[in-house]
Amino acid sequence: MPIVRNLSRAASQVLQRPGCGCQASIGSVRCISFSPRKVTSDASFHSVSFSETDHPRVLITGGLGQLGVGLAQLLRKRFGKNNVILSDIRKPPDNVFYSGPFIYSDILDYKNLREIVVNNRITWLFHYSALLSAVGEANVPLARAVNITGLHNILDIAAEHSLRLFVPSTIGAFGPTSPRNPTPDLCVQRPRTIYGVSKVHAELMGEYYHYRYGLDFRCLRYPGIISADSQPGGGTTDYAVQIFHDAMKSGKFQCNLKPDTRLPMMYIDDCLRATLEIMEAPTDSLSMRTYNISAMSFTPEELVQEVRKHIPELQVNYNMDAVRQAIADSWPMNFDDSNARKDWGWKHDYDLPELVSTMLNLLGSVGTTTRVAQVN
Ligand SMILES: NC(=O)C1=CN([C@@H]2O[C@H](COP(=O)(O)OP(=O)(O)OC[C@H]3O[C@@H](n4cnc5c(N)ncnc54)[C@H](O)[C@@H]3O)[C@@H](O)[C@H]2O)C=CC1
Ligand SMILES: CC(=O)[C@H](N)C(=O)O
Repeated sequence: MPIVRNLSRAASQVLQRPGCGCQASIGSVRCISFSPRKVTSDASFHSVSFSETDHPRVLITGGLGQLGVGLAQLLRKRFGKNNVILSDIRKPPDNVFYSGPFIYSDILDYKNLREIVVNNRITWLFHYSALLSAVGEANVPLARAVNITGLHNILDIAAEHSLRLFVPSTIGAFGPTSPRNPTPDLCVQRPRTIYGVSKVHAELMGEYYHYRYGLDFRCLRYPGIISADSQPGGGTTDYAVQIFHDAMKSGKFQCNLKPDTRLPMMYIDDCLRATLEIMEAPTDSLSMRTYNISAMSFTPEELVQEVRKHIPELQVNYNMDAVRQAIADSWPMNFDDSNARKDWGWKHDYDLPELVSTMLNLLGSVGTTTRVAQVN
Protein backbone atom coordinates (compact mmCIF):
# COMPACT_ATOMS: atom_id res chain seq x y z
CA MET A 1 0.00 0.00 0.00
CA PRO A 2 2.69 2.60 0.89
CA ILE A 3 4.37 1.84 -2.44
CA VAL A 4 1.14 2.44 -4.30
CA ARG A 5 0.56 5.64 -2.31
CA ASN A 6 4.09 6.89 -3.05
CA LEU A 7 3.78 6.03 -6.69
CA SER A 8 0.44 7.73 -6.72
CA ARG A 9 1.88 10.89 -5.11
CA ALA A 10 4.89 10.94 -7.45
CA ALA A 11 2.74 10.50 -10.51
CA SER A 12 0.21 13.06 -9.42
CA GLN A 13 3.09 15.53 -8.91
CA VAL A 14 4.27 14.82 -12.43
CA LEU A 15 0.76 15.07 -13.79
CA GLN A 16 -0.10 18.25 -11.88
CA ARG A 17 3.17 20.03 -12.74
CA PRO A 18 2.39 23.26 -14.55
CA GLY A 19 2.93 22.95 -18.23
CA CYS A 20 2.82 19.19 -18.26
CA GLY A 21 -0.45 18.65 -19.95
CA CYS A 22 -2.83 19.35 -17.10
CA GLN A 23 -3.83 22.86 -18.01
CA ALA A 24 -6.91 23.90 -19.81
CA SER A 25 -5.62 27.33 -20.65
CA ILE A 26 -4.95 28.13 -24.26
CA GLY A 27 -1.33 28.54 -25.22
CA SER A 28 0.15 26.79 -22.19
CA VAL A 29 3.76 25.73 -22.59
CA ARG A 30 4.56 22.14 -21.76
CA CYS A 31 7.86 21.19 -20.22
CA ILE A 32 10.29 19.59 -22.66
CA SER A 33 11.04 16.66 -20.36
CA PHE A 34 7.39 15.55 -20.29
CA SER A 35 7.25 11.95 -21.33
CA PRO A 36 3.85 10.29 -21.55
CA ARG A 37 5.52 6.93 -21.95
CA LYS A 38 7.54 7.42 -18.78
CA VAL A 39 4.49 8.53 -16.82
CA THR A 40 2.55 5.53 -18.06
CA SER A 41 5.18 2.94 -17.25
CA ASP A 42 6.13 4.44 -13.88
CA ALA A 43 2.58 5.00 -12.81
CA SER A 44 1.47 1.43 -13.27
CA PHE A 45 -1.42 1.96 -10.86
CA HIS A 46 -3.17 3.68 -13.74
CA SER A 47 -3.83 0.29 -15.23
CA VAL A 48 -4.76 -1.46 -11.99
CA SER A 49 -8.41 -0.73 -12.63
CA PHE A 50 -8.11 -1.58 -16.33
CA SER A 51 -9.61 -4.96 -16.84
CA GLU A 52 -8.93 -6.60 -20.20
CA THR A 53 -12.45 -7.05 -21.47
CA ASP A 54 -13.26 -8.52 -24.87
CA HIS A 55 -14.24 -5.14 -26.17
CA PRO A 56 -12.58 -1.76 -26.11
CA ARG A 57 -14.17 0.97 -24.02
CA VAL A 58 -14.66 3.81 -26.46
CA LEU A 59 -14.95 7.60 -26.12
CA ILE A 60 -15.91 9.77 -29.12
CA THR A 61 -15.23 13.50 -28.80
CA GLY A 62 -17.18 16.05 -30.86
CA GLY A 63 -19.70 13.29 -31.37
CA LEU A 64 -22.74 15.41 -32.21
CA GLY A 65 -21.38 16.63 -35.54
CA GLN A 66 -22.01 15.16 -38.97
CA LEU A 67 -20.02 11.99 -38.38
CA GLY A 68 -20.03 11.14 -34.67
CA VAL A 69 -23.55 9.78 -34.23
CA GLY A 70 -23.10 7.35 -37.14
CA LEU A 71 -19.76 6.26 -35.75
CA ALA A 72 -21.33 5.59 -32.34
CA GLN A 73 -24.05 3.49 -34.00
CA LEU A 74 -21.48 1.40 -35.86
CA LEU A 75 -19.24 0.91 -32.84
CA ARG A 76 -22.16 0.08 -30.54
CA LYS A 77 -23.25 -2.66 -32.92
CA ARG A 78 -19.77 -4.07 -32.76
CA PHE A 79 -18.76 -3.55 -29.14
CA GLY A 80 -22.05 -3.20 -27.27
CA LYS A 81 -24.11 -0.11 -26.49
CA ASN A 82 -22.60 0.65 -23.10
CA ASN A 83 -19.01 0.34 -24.28
CA VAL A 84 -19.27 3.42 -26.52
CA ILE A 85 -19.63 6.89 -25.00
CA LEU A 86 -20.54 9.82 -27.20
CA SER A 87 -19.45 13.25 -25.98
CA ASP A 88 -19.74 16.87 -27.06
CA ILE A 89 -20.25 20.37 -25.66
CA ARG A 90 -23.72 20.62 -27.19
CA LYS A 91 -27.02 19.29 -25.92
CA PRO A 92 -27.92 15.99 -27.58
CA PRO A 93 -31.30 15.58 -29.25
CA ASP A 94 -33.63 13.03 -27.63
CA ASN A 95 -32.99 10.24 -30.13
CA VAL A 96 -29.22 10.47 -29.52
CA PHE A 97 -29.50 10.87 -25.76
CA TYR A 98 -31.66 7.77 -25.40
CA SER A 99 -29.67 5.62 -27.83
CA GLY A 100 -26.65 5.09 -25.57
CA PRO A 101 -24.24 6.75 -23.13
CA PHE A 102 -23.69 10.46 -23.65
CA ILE A 103 -21.45 12.73 -21.58
CA TYR A 104 -20.46 16.41 -21.63
CA SER A 105 -16.83 16.85 -22.57
CA ASP A 106 -15.00 20.01 -23.58
CA ILE A 107 -11.67 18.98 -25.07
CA LEU A 108 -10.14 22.24 -23.86
CA ASP A 109 -10.72 21.09 -20.28
CA TYR A 110 -7.87 18.67 -19.69
CA LYS A 111 -8.92 17.66 -16.18
CA ASN A 112 -12.50 16.89 -17.19
CA LEU A 113 -11.25 14.84 -20.12
CA ARG A 114 -8.88 12.86 -17.93
CA GLU A 115 -11.63 12.22 -15.40
CA ILE A 116 -13.88 10.82 -18.12
CA VAL A 117 -11.13 8.56 -19.44
CA VAL A 118 -10.24 7.27 -15.96
CA ASN A 119 -13.76 6.88 -14.57
CA ASN A 120 -14.98 5.05 -17.64
CA ARG A 121 -11.82 3.00 -18.15
CA ILE A 122 -11.59 4.20 -21.75
CA THR A 123 -9.21 2.24 -23.99
CA TRP A 124 -9.99 3.65 -27.47
CA LEU A 125 -10.55 7.31 -28.28
CA PHE A 126 -11.97 8.70 -31.52
CA HIS A 127 -11.22 12.41 -31.59
CA TYR A 128 -13.82 14.10 -33.80
CA SER A 129 -14.02 17.58 -32.25
CA ALA A 130 -12.92 20.24 -34.71
CA LEU A 131 -13.86 23.43 -36.52
CA LEU A 132 -14.04 22.63 -40.24
CA SER A 133 -12.49 24.62 -43.07
CA ALA A 134 -14.96 27.43 -43.75
CA VAL A 135 -15.98 28.11 -40.13
CA GLY A 136 -12.31 27.89 -39.17
CA GLU A 137 -11.49 30.79 -41.49
CA ALA A 138 -14.36 32.76 -39.95
CA ASN A 139 -12.96 32.27 -36.41
CA VAL A 140 -9.24 31.55 -36.48
CA PRO A 141 -8.59 31.93 -32.71
CA LEU A 142 -11.33 29.42 -31.86
CA ALA A 143 -10.19 27.03 -34.61
CA ARG A 144 -6.64 27.26 -33.30
CA ALA A 145 -7.80 26.55 -29.75
CA VAL A 146 -10.09 23.62 -30.56
CA ASN A 147 -8.05 22.05 -33.35
CA ILE A 148 -4.55 22.56 -31.92
CA THR A 149 -4.73 23.09 -28.13
CA GLY A 150 -7.55 20.55 -27.89
CA LEU A 151 -5.50 18.06 -29.86
CA HIS A 152 -2.57 18.51 -27.46
CA ASN A 153 -4.85 17.60 -24.54
CA ILE A 154 -6.08 14.53 -26.39
CA LEU A 155 -2.56 13.38 -27.26
CA ASP A 156 -1.30 13.74 -23.70
CA ILE A 157 -4.26 11.91 -22.21
CA ALA A 158 -4.05 9.16 -24.81
CA ALA A 159 -0.34 8.69 -24.17
CA GLU A 160 -0.72 8.88 -20.39
CA HIS A 161 -3.45 6.22 -20.35
CA SER A 162 -2.13 4.02 -23.18
CA LEU A 163 -5.18 4.58 -25.36
CA ARG A 164 -5.50 3.62 -28.99
CA LEU A 165 -6.19 6.99 -30.61
CA PHE A 166 -7.92 7.78 -33.89
CA VAL A 167 -7.73 11.34 -35.23
CA PRO A 168 -9.24 12.09 -38.64
CA SER A 169 -7.31 14.26 -41.04
CA THR A 170 -8.63 15.54 -44.34
CA ILE A 171 -8.00 16.40 -47.98
CA GLY A 172 -7.71 19.90 -46.47
CA ALA A 173 -4.30 18.98 -45.07
CA PHE A 174 -2.91 19.62 -48.57
CA GLY A 175 -2.48 22.94 -50.33
CA PRO A 176 -1.85 24.60 -53.67
CA THR A 177 1.74 23.36 -53.88
CA SER A 178 0.75 19.71 -53.31
CA PRO A 179 0.27 17.49 -56.36
CA ARG A 180 -3.50 17.63 -56.86
CA ASN A 181 -4.30 14.87 -59.33
CA PRO A 182 -3.62 12.47 -57.78
CA THR A 183 -2.41 13.44 -54.31
CA PRO A 184 -0.21 10.74 -52.73
CA ASP A 185 0.20 10.07 -49.00
CA LEU A 186 3.62 11.64 -48.83
CA CYS A 187 4.15 14.94 -50.60
CA VAL A 188 4.40 18.67 -49.94
CA GLN A 189 1.73 19.78 -47.43
CA ARG A 190 1.40 23.55 -47.23
CA PRO A 191 -2.33 24.19 -46.65
CA ARG A 192 -3.60 27.78 -46.58
CA THR A 193 -6.40 27.36 -44.00
CA ILE A 194 -6.13 27.18 -40.22
CA TYR A 195 -8.10 23.92 -40.52
CA GLY A 196 -5.50 22.42 -42.85
CA VAL A 197 -2.58 23.69 -40.79
CA SER A 198 -4.12 22.20 -37.64
CA LYS A 199 -4.65 18.85 -39.37
CA VAL A 200 -1.06 18.66 -40.65
CA HIS A 201 -0.05 19.48 -37.09
CA ALA A 202 -2.26 16.66 -35.79
CA GLU A 203 -0.75 14.18 -38.26
CA LEU A 204 2.79 15.15 -37.33
CA MET A 205 2.20 15.30 -33.57
CA GLY A 206 0.39 11.96 -33.57
CA GLU A 207 3.19 10.32 -35.50
CA TYR A 208 5.76 11.95 -33.25
CA TYR A 209 4.01 10.64 -30.12
CA HIS A 210 3.89 7.23 -31.75
CA TYR A 211 7.62 7.12 -32.40
CA ARG A 212 8.65 8.98 -29.23
CA TYR A 213 6.26 7.53 -26.66
CA GLY A 214 4.75 4.46 -28.30
CA LEU A 215 1.28 6.01 -28.63
CA ASP A 216 -0.96 3.82 -30.80
CA PHE A 217 -1.97 6.70 -33.08
CA ARG A 218 -4.00 5.97 -36.21
CA CYS A 219 -5.15 8.57 -38.71
CA LEU A 220 -7.09 8.63 -41.97
CA ARG A 221 -7.32 11.57 -44.31
CA TYR A 222 -11.02 11.72 -45.14
CA PRO A 223 -12.37 13.17 -48.40
CA GLY A 224 -15.56 15.28 -48.19
CA ILE A 225 -18.04 13.02 -46.37
CA ILE A 226 -21.66 12.82 -47.49
CA SER A 227 -24.29 11.78 -45.02
CA ALA A 228 -28.04 12.06 -44.61
CA ASP A 229 -27.79 11.96 -40.82
CA SER A 230 -27.40 15.66 -40.12
CA GLN A 231 -27.43 19.08 -41.73
CA PRO A 232 -24.02 20.13 -42.99
CA GLY A 233 -22.32 23.27 -41.74
CA GLY A 234 -18.89 24.76 -41.83
CA GLY A 235 -17.17 22.79 -44.54
CA THR A 236 -16.10 23.46 -48.13
CA THR A 237 -17.46 20.13 -49.37
CA ASP A 238 -20.86 20.75 -47.74
CA TYR A 239 -22.51 21.69 -51.04
CA ALA A 240 -22.49 17.98 -51.89
CA VAL A 241 -24.67 17.29 -48.84
CA GLN A 242 -26.86 20.39 -49.10
CA ILE A 243 -27.90 19.59 -52.67
CA PHE A 244 -29.79 16.50 -51.50
CA HIS A 245 -31.73 18.36 -48.81
CA ASP A 246 -32.63 21.20 -51.20
CA ALA A 247 -33.46 18.90 -54.10
CA MET A 248 -35.88 16.98 -51.90
CA LYS A 249 -37.42 20.00 -50.22
CA SER A 250 -37.73 22.67 -52.89
CA GLY A 251 -36.29 21.26 -56.10
CA LYS A 252 -33.94 24.27 -56.22
CA PHE A 253 -30.29 24.37 -55.31
CA GLN A 254 -27.79 27.22 -55.15
CA CYS A 255 -24.23 25.94 -55.38
CA ASN A 256 -21.45 27.94 -53.71
CA LEU A 257 -18.66 26.35 -55.77
CA LYS A 258 -18.01 26.64 -59.52
CA PRO A 259 -19.53 23.83 -61.64
CA ASP A 260 -16.14 22.34 -62.57
CA THR A 261 -14.61 22.21 -59.06
CA ARG A 262 -13.40 18.63 -58.65
CA LEU A 263 -13.01 17.23 -55.12
CA PRO A 264 -12.65 13.75 -53.60
CA MET A 265 -15.83 12.60 -51.79
CA MET A 266 -17.07 9.56 -49.88
CA TYR A 267 -20.34 8.19 -48.56
CA ILE A 268 -20.45 8.07 -44.75
CA ASP A 269 -20.83 4.28 -44.51
CA ASP A 270 -17.52 3.80 -46.33
CA CYS A 271 -15.85 6.43 -44.14
CA LEU A 272 -17.00 4.92 -40.86
CA ARG A 273 -16.19 1.38 -41.96
CA ALA A 274 -12.67 2.51 -42.94
CA THR A 275 -12.32 4.12 -39.52
CA LEU A 276 -13.22 0.91 -37.72
CA GLU A 277 -11.04 -1.14 -40.07
CA ILE A 278 -7.90 0.89 -39.45
CA MET A 279 -8.53 0.78 -35.70
CA GLU A 280 -8.80 -3.00 -35.86
CA ALA A 281 -5.91 -3.50 -38.27
CA PRO A 282 -3.02 -5.49 -36.81
CA THR A 283 -0.18 -3.16 -35.88
CA ASP A 284 2.29 -4.91 -38.14
CA SER A 285 0.07 -4.32 -41.20
CA LEU A 286 0.45 -0.55 -40.80
CA SER A 287 3.50 0.69 -42.68
CA MET A 288 2.39 4.25 -41.89
CA ARG A 289 0.23 5.94 -39.28
CA THR A 290 -1.58 8.41 -41.59
CA TYR A 291 -3.33 7.16 -44.74
CA ASN A 292 -5.32 8.75 -47.54
CA ILE A 293 -8.64 6.99 -48.21
CA SER A 294 -10.61 7.53 -51.37
CA ALA A 295 -13.85 6.47 -53.04
CA MET A 296 -14.95 8.87 -55.79
CA SER A 297 -14.22 12.31 -57.11
CA PHE A 298 -16.72 14.60 -58.84
CA THR A 299 -17.60 18.18 -59.73
CA PRO A 300 -20.86 19.98 -58.82
CA GLU A 301 -21.90 19.66 -62.47
CA GLU A 302 -21.41 15.88 -62.42
CA LEU A 303 -23.31 15.58 -59.15
CA VAL A 304 -26.19 17.65 -60.50
CA GLN A 305 -26.39 15.43 -63.60
CA GLU A 306 -26.60 12.33 -61.41
CA VAL A 307 -29.27 13.85 -59.14
CA ARG A 308 -31.29 14.92 -62.22
CA LYS A 309 -31.53 11.27 -63.24
CA HIS A 310 -33.91 11.02 -60.26
CA ILE A 311 -35.25 14.57 -60.08
CA PRO A 312 -35.21 15.86 -63.67
CA GLU A 313 -36.82 19.19 -62.74
CA LEU A 314 -34.02 20.13 -60.30
CA GLN A 315 -33.07 23.79 -60.83
CA VAL A 316 -29.49 24.78 -60.08
CA ASN A 317 -27.71 28.09 -60.11
CA TYR A 318 -24.13 28.84 -59.22
CA ASN A 319 -23.34 31.64 -56.77
CA MET A 320 -19.70 31.22 -55.89
CA ASP A 321 -18.52 31.85 -52.34
CA ALA A 322 -15.02 33.31 -52.74
CA VAL A 323 -13.62 31.86 -49.50
CA ARG A 324 -14.88 28.33 -50.16
CA GLN A 325 -13.84 28.46 -53.83
CA ALA A 326 -10.28 29.50 -52.94
CA ILE A 327 -10.11 26.66 -50.43
CA ALA A 328 -11.49 24.10 -52.89
CA ASP A 329 -9.07 25.25 -55.61
CA SER A 330 -6.15 24.47 -53.31
CA TRP A 331 -7.33 20.97 -52.36
CA PRO A 332 -6.70 17.61 -54.06
CA MET A 333 -8.88 16.68 -57.03
CA ASN A 334 -8.16 12.96 -56.72
CA PHE A 335 -6.75 11.10 -53.76
CA ASP A 336 -4.22 8.27 -54.15
CA ASP A 337 -5.10 5.71 -51.47
CA SER A 338 -3.04 2.79 -52.80
CA ASN A 339 -1.17 2.38 -49.50
CA ALA A 340 -4.40 1.91 -47.52
CA ARG A 341 -5.59 -0.64 -50.10
CA LYS A 342 -2.28 -2.50 -49.98
CA ASP A 343 -1.57 -2.41 -46.23
CA TRP A 344 -4.93 -3.11 -44.58
CA GLY A 345 -7.19 -3.99 -47.48
CA TRP A 346 -9.20 -0.75 -47.78
CA LYS A 347 -11.93 -0.94 -50.43
CA HIS A 348 -14.82 1.45 -50.95
CA ASP A 349 -18.38 0.28 -51.73
CA TYR A 350 -20.09 3.46 -52.94
CA ASP A 351 -19.48 5.25 -56.25
CA LEU A 352 -21.45 8.29 -57.43
CA PRO A 353 -24.62 6.49 -58.66
CA GLU A 354 -24.99 4.43 -55.45
CA LEU A 355 -24.27 7.51 -53.34
CA VAL A 356 -26.99 9.56 -55.03
CA SER A 357 -29.69 6.91 -54.94
CA THR A 358 -28.89 6.07 -51.31
CA MET A 359 -29.02 9.71 -50.20
CA LEU A 360 -32.29 10.37 -52.01
CA ASN A 361 -33.84 7.21 -50.62
CA LEU A 362 -32.78 8.03 -47.07
CA LEU A 363 -33.95 11.64 -47.21
CA GLY A 364 -37.11 10.54 -48.98
CA SER A 365 -37.96 8.08 -46.25
CA VAL A 366 -37.35 10.53 -43.40
CA GLY A 367 -38.10 13.77 -45.26
CA THR A 368 -41.27 15.77 -45.33
CA THR A 369 -42.26 16.62 -48.89
CA THR A 370 -40.54 14.18 -51.14
CA ARG A 371 -40.04 15.08 -54.78
CA VAL A 372 -38.92 11.61 -55.71
CA ALA A 373 -41.73 9.16 -56.11
CA GLN A 374 -39.44 6.21 -56.49
CA VAL A 375 -35.67 6.32 -56.59
CA ASN A 376 -34.10 3.35 -58.28
N1 LIG B 1 -17.41 15.95 -42.48
C1 LIG B 1 -16.42 15.85 -43.36
O1 LIG B 1 -16.61 15.94 -44.58
C2 LIG B 1 -15.02 15.61 -42.89
C3 LIG B 1 -14.72 15.56 -41.55
N2 LIG B 1 -13.41 15.35 -41.16
C4 LIG B 1 -13.07 15.34 -39.75
O2 LIG B 1 -13.94 14.47 -39.05
C5 LIG B 1 -14.23 15.02 -37.75
C6 LIG B 1 -15.73 15.10 -37.56
O3 LIG B 1 -16.25 15.92 -38.58
P1 LIG B 1 -17.77 16.45 -38.56
O4 LIG B 1 -18.59 15.56 -37.72
O5 LIG B 1 -18.15 16.70 -39.95
O6 LIG B 1 -17.57 17.85 -37.83
P2 LIG B 1 -18.70 18.82 -37.26
O7 LIG B 1 -18.22 20.22 -37.43
O8 LIG B 1 -20.02 18.44 -37.80
O9 LIG B 1 -18.68 18.44 -35.70
C7 LIG B 1 -17.63 18.79 -34.85
C8 LIG B 1 -18.12 18.71 -33.42
O10 LIG B 1 -17.07 19.19 -32.56
C9 LIG B 1 -17.70 19.79 -31.45
N3 LIG B 1 -16.81 20.69 -30.72
C10 LIG B 1 -16.45 21.96 -31.02
N4 LIG B 1 -15.69 22.47 -30.04
C11 LIG B 1 -15.55 21.50 -29.10
C12 LIG B 1 -14.89 21.44 -27.84
N5 LIG B 1 -14.23 22.48 -27.34
N6 LIG B 1 -14.97 20.28 -27.14
C13 LIG B 1 -15.65 19.21 -27.64
N7 LIG B 1 -16.29 19.23 -28.81
C14 LIG B 1 -16.26 20.37 -29.54
C15 LIG B 1 -18.90 20.54 -32.05
O11 LIG B 1 -19.88 20.82 -31.06
C16 LIG B 1 -19.37 19.57 -33.13
O12 LIG B 1 -20.44 18.77 -32.69
C17 LIG B 1 -13.51 16.37 -37.69
O13 LIG B 1 -12.29 16.22 -37.00
C18 LIG B 1 -13.26 16.70 -39.14
O14 LIG B 1 -12.10 17.48 -39.29
C19 LIG B 1 -12.39 15.21 -42.05
C20 LIG B 1 -12.65 15.29 -43.39
C21 LIG B 1 -13.99 15.42 -43.92
C1 LIG C 1 -13.17 17.94 -46.38
C2 LIG C 1 -13.32 18.42 -45.00
O1 LIG C 1 -12.42 18.28 -44.22
C3 LIG C 1 -14.56 19.13 -44.59
N1 LIG C 1 -15.73 18.52 -45.13
C4 LIG C 1 -14.51 20.57 -45.04
O2 LIG C 1 -14.97 20.82 -46.18
O3 LIG C 1 -13.96 21.40 -44.31
